[in-house]
Amino acid sequence: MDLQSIEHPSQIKHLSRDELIKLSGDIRSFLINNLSETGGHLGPNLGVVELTLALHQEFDSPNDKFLWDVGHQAYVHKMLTGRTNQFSTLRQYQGLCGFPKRNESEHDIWETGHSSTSLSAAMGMAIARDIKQEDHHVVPVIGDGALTGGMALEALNHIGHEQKNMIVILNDNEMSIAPNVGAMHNMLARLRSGQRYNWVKDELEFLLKKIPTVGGRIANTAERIKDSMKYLVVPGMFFEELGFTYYGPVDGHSYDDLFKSIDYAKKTEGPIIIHVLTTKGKGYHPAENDTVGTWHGVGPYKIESGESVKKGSSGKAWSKVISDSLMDLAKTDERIVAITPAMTVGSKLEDFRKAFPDRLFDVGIAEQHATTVSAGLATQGMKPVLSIYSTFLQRGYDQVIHDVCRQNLNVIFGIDRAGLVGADGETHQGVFDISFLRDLPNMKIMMPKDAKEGQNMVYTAVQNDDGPMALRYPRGNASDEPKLGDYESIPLGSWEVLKDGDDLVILTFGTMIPRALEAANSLEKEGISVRVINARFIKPLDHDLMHQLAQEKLPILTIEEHALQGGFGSAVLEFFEVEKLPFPYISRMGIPDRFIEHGSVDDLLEEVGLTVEKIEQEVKEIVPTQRKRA
Ligand SMILES: Cc1ncc(C[n+]2csc(CCOP(=O)(O)OP(=O)(O)O)c2C)c(N)n1
Ligand SMILES: CC(=O)[C@@H](O)[C@H](O)COP(=O)(O)O
Ligand SMILES: [Mg+2]
Repeated sequence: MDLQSIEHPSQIKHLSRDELIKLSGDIRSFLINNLSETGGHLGPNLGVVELTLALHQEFDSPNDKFLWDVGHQAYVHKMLTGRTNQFSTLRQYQGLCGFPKRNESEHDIWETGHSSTSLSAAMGMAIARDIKQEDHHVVPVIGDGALTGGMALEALNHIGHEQKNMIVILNDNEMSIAPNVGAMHNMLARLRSGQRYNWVKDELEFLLKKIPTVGGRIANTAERIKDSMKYLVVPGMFFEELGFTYYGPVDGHSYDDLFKSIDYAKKTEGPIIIHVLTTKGKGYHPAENDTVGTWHGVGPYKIESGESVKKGSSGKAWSKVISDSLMDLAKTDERIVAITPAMTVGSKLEDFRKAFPDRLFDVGIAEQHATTVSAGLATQGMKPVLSIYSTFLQRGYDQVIHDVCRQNLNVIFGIDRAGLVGADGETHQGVFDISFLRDLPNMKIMMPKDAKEGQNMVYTAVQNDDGPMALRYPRGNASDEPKLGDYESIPLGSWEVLKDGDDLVILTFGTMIPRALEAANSLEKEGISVRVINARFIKPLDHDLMHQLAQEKLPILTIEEHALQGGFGSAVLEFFEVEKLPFPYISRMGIPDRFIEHGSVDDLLEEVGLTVEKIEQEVKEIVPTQRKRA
C-alpha cells in the first residue's frame, strides 16, 4: 500500500501480515527521511510503528478513541489518518503540529504535550460513553515515562475503582527522554523480564476455584494461599491490585503478539492494561542505540551519520550557562542540590551529575513532587535548585504556593525555556510564569540580559537567604560565553540603564533587550531619544528608579516576551496605582491573550508583533503626541 495514498485508517483494515510489515518499513523510511529535514521526535515514533498500525487495524478510529501520552509519539497515527503529505511542514509555522491537534483531524480526540493526562481524559470519555450508553473503546496509549507522572497514578486509582471498560496500552521502551527512573520503572523492568502468565493466571483462578469451599480458618488460609500464589506467579500484581487486568509483557514489534493481546483485551470486562515492550528509535541505528536521550527530539540531521545539521547557532546554550555556573558554585557550597523532573538532558545537567552524582536528583515526570522535595531540602538548610521548564512548572503550582512561598523557603527555581520555545508550540511556550509567580508573596523573579549577568544571577540566588527566588532564562543560546568565576551579587530589585534618552523610556528584560536597543538606536537617527532600561528584576521592581520615572513624567513602553495578562507590564501599571503616583503615558508590548502555536521563535515573534519595526512604530506613535502634551 502506498503510504501517501492513506487518507483514512480503514484503508489498512484488510492488509495482510506481510503487507503490514512492508508498510511498517515504508513508514520508518519516511520518518527517517522526513525528520532529517524537519527535525522532531524521531526516537519515540520509530518505536511505535507496529503498535500504531495494529491499533488502527484492530479498532475503528475515531469511533474508538485513541489518546496519545505524552503525545510526541503520534506521528504514525497522523500518517494513518491522512496527514502524511503535511509532514514537510512538521512543527513549522502554520504547519503540522508535533502533538495531537483536534482542529487537524477528527482522529485527534485529545490534545497532549504535557505528560500523564491521557488516563484522566480517557476516564472522562469512558464515563460519558456509559452515561450516553454508547458503544466504543477508549484506548489511551501511555509511555513508561508518562506513567511516572502523578496524574497517571491518580487516574489508575480512580479507573480501577470504577471498573470502567478501558484498554490502556503501556508503551514501555525503558526510556523517558533519558533512561527512565524510579521504582515504577524498576517494577516494569521486572515485568519486562518475566514470561507472559496470563494463561497461568486464568488456569490458576480456575484451579483455585475448584478447591471445595470449606468453612472457618481453612477457607481463609486457602484464600491467602491463592492470593500469595498470585503474587508469586502472576506479574503485574501492582496493576491487578488496583483493579486492572494486567496483560503482558507483549512484544510491541510482533504483529502476532499485538493482535493476540488486543483480542484478549476486547473480551476483557473492566479496565485492562496491555504492557507492550518496544524499542525507542527502532530501525535507525543511531536512535536505536541511544542510551542518553539524544534521539528523543532532534533537529535536522545527516541520515548516513546521524550528525546534526546545526543552523548557525553561536554562543553557549542558556541551560549550560546556568548549569555550569551552578556546578562551579557547588564545588565550594555543599548546600547546593539540583532537582530535575525528568529533564536532565534538556536542562544540560549531565555534567553536574558527573561532578556531583549524590547532589542531582531526577525525580521522573513529577513536577509536584520535585517542588516539594526542594521545599523539604530547604527546611534543612540546603540550597535546592529546581531546574524546570517554565511550562512544566505549571504542573507544580500549588506546591510553589503552599509549600515554598507560604513557608518562605530558600528554593531557587531555575526556570528554563522561559519565553517562546518555537517548534513544540502552545503546550510548551514558557509565557505564563511571570503572571503566576508574580502574585505570590515572598517570591522574587529575575531574568538576565546575557550569560555574564546570568552567572551573577545564579550566584545572587545562591547567596540569597530571603526566601524563594526564580531565575528565568530562554531556550536557545546566550550571545556571550564568559568564563566562570568573578561572580558579583546583584542588589535585589536593581535595574540597569543601558541607553540614555529623554523622549520615552523602554522597560524590558532578557530576550527583548537586543530588539529594544536596536529600535532605540535607529530612532535616535530620527531625532527620537529613547532610554532603554534592563528591568532584570521583574519582582521586586526597582522602586527608586520607578519613582524617578514618575517625577520625569516620560511616557513608558514595557516590552516582554511573556503574556501581557498579569505580566511585567501589568506590574508597572500597578506600581503607579499602589504608590498613588500620577500615571505617565504607559504602553505595553507582549504576547496577546491567546495561545501561541508552533513555528520558529522568529516567526512567532513576528506574529505577536515583538519586532524591531513594531517597537519603532509604537514609539513613533507615542512620542509626537506626548511632545504636544508636554
Ligand atoms: C508534565 C511534563 N513534564 C515533562 C515533559 C517532558 N517530556 C516530554 S516526553 C518525556 C518523556 C516521556 O517518556 P515516555 O512517556 O516513556 O515516552 P517515550 O518518549 O519513551 O515514547 C518528557 C519527560 C512533558 N512533556 N510534560
Ligand atoms: C515532548 C516534550 O515535552 C519534550 O520532548 C520537549 O519537546 C523537550 O523540549 P526541548 O527540545 O526544548 O528540550
Ligand atoms: Mg518511554
